[in-house]
Amino acid sequence: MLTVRDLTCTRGGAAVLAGVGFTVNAGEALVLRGPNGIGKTTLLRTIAGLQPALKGEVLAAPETTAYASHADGVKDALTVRENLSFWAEVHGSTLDDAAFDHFDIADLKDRIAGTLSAGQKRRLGLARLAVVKRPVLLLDEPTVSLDGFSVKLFAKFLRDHHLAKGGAAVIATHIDLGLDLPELDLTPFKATEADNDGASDEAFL
Ligand SMILES: Nc1ncnc2c1ncn2[C@@H]1O[C@H](COP(=O)(O)OP(=O)(O)OP(=O)(O)O)[C@@H](O)[C@H]1O
Repeated sequence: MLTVRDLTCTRGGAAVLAGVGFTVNAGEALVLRGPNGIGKTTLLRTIAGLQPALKGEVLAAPETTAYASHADGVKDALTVRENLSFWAEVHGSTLDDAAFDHFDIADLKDRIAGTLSAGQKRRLGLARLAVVKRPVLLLDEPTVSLDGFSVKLFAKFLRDHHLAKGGAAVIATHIDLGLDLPELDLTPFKATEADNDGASDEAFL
């Protein structure tokens, strides 16, 4: 579903990671590991097509990926329901009750999102994944602000409602999701000066 080949990605005009390659098939998820600053966010953004790669290629069918950053992307002035309706409309999808149930936000449907706690907001942000229904999820620290119960909700959604239905995922996370997923340590792919050949300034700061 997603193949990354010999990818060099840049941040602030300098190569950060070089030679990254992996394949994720239907029903599989890969966890990206590595210390702060190694380039997990940069890699996910590059795979998502939000910034160009310096070298290498990303192979995925058009319109199959959904990228979720560690920011929630929640519109504070809208209710919880309106937030998810908005995303459903943008992606030409439908909003069904399951999206609320997966992340235990059914009781919060009519709350103004700006009044939610950090963890509730995070769950609303994650519920977008159930709404956009893209087969390949690219998730950057999806469990930030979540308590243990909510981490389990997310893990259950991922395993039972995404991977089990033939979806795939690449996840940057520092925590154990309890799903026994394969991991890719990015440390050996740290770029050197030599990988900067052809790098230039770009807009992502
Ligand atoms: N505007 C910038 N100019 C130059 N370097 C930058 C800029 N923004 C980020 N970087 C550097 O790019 C590298 C990769 O950052 P990135 O956010 O991708 O790492 P990460 O692995 O996701 O980190 P974390 O685990 O802390 O979230 C870091 O060393 C960071 O300091």
